Amino acid sequence: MILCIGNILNLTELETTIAKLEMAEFVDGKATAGWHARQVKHNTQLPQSSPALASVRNIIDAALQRHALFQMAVRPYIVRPVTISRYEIGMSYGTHVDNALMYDPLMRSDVSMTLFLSNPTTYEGGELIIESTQGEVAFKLPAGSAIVYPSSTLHRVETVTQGVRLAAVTWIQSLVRDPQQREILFDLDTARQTLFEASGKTPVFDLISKSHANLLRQWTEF
Ligand SMILES: O=C(O)CCC(=O)C(=O)O
Ligand SMILES: [Fe+2]
Repeated sequence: MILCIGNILNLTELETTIAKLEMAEFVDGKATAGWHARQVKHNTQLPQSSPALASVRNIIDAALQRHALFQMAVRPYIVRPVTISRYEIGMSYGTHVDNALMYDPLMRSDVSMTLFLSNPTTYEGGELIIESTQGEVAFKLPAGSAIVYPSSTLHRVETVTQGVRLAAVTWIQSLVRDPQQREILFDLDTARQTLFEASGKTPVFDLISKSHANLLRQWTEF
């Protein structure tokens, strides 16, 4: 399931984040790419040593933790601290698959996330393109919105031809490893919540809740 989630950051958080990043120094992003992705990665990133990194990470971590839709769709077990990337004119990230295993902390990447930080009218290009069996799909979301997609996909970032694209990216090990199972749980959860809002705690609501809870019991791993 590929899902776009609006308003991960509120306006104040977005403005604080952008203000910190505008003053920060970025370094070549190749250092943190796998050996094959390195060949196609042409961007810059906020280094570990950056004074801005910890506070920006705190803002984004807190926003992800409180966001009910993100929690429901992703079922996070481990969320990596975000990487902040900056693409200037001419920069891109060619087709690659994300590393399956990541270290410090050791985790499996199940879900990849891009949180768009720049207003899309301020830069040209820079779409995140995800390959699917239906073909390629391009995403360029409003600032503060995120896309979550299976880490198993091939994807790329188109060349930025005007302006600057700032984004936060991270990877999540989900409690539910299988994307199809995650989608079933997400649909059931959405259905039971809609039912609850419409008609309260009816016997039908209880039955769907029971199935949802029992599938969650069968499919979670940690
Ligand atoms: O910036 C993006 O939208 C995605 C970046 C990416 O694919 C990666 O860092 O592995
Ligand atoms: Fe990637």
